[in-house]
Amino acid sequence: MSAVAVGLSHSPLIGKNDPAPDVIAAVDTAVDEARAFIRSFDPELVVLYAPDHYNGFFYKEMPPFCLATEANAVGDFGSAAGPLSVDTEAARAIALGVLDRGIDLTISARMTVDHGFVQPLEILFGGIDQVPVVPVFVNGVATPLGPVSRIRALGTAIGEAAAALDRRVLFLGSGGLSHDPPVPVLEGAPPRVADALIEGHPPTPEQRARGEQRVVQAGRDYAAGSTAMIPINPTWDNLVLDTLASGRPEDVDDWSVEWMGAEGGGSAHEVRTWIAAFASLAATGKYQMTSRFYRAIPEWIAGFAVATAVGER
Ligand SMILES: O=C(O)/C=C/c1cccc(O)c1O
Ligand SMILES: [Fe+2]
Repeated sequence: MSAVAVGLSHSPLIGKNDPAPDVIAAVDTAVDEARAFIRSFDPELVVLYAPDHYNGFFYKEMPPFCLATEANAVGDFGSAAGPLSVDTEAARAIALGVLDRGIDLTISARMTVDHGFVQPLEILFGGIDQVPVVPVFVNGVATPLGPVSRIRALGTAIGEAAAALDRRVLFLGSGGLSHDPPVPVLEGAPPRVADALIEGHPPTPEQRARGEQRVVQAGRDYAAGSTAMIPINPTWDNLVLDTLASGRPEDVDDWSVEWMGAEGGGSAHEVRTWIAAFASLAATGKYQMTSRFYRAIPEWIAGFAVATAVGER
């Protein structure tokens, strides 16, 4: 088996509320590098770790993580809708391997996913049906959140289980880094919002459009400096990247949930997807980070990063 890892921030505001052209050009160059890295590796399987934003997972049942044997995208923020090309056989084999390693994995036979899964597939592969994928939801938004050490353990178990498949595997993490978008919070929510977060009634097209416009406007306000949202934290973001670059993802095990939120904002826990991806790669042997790009981009409400890593052979 050979393995690589890629981390890529996502934002539904890309293309809707863009920063200055030189920032876009720098992001494009970094993403082009990641695409070329992936093309030359030519993965036979992508294990995709991503969060959800109350489109697929609700408080009626909110697992800390969940592996899909089939998945459908809702098409939020103009992202693609429809089935992902899930490799069901590989997904089942990895799930069994993870359970055998003592991790209490939740399985979904029909996971609903949103831009968190779709955007990296569109950006890096040109669509949601271009490459065999095993989708793994990692909760990065819905409190209470468990210890990050468990996400590292999940990533390790998935890496070990994927190694047994004897294929070229890309571990891909989607999200982060520091950011504090206006994602609703159950605690203290008015009854109508709380009910939606618990039950997950599908929004009407008008309701979805209104919600998405609210996020776009939040990005505009954030970039203009007129907002109560927690600022992007480049120092913390670079600490996250330094830790993953060190080759010792286990160093995250003593990071507390509270500290991560205070440093990186309400959605900073999306970095759990990166931690899982790099822990998976580490489980296959020593690795090296081969490229790393970072920029604070308030227009996208994102400490935006792209990084690639290869296992040492
Ligand atoms: O409102 C949502 O569904 C998500 C918004 C968002 C904004 C910026 C960065 C992200 O990672 C997001 O998910
Ligand atoms: Fe997100």
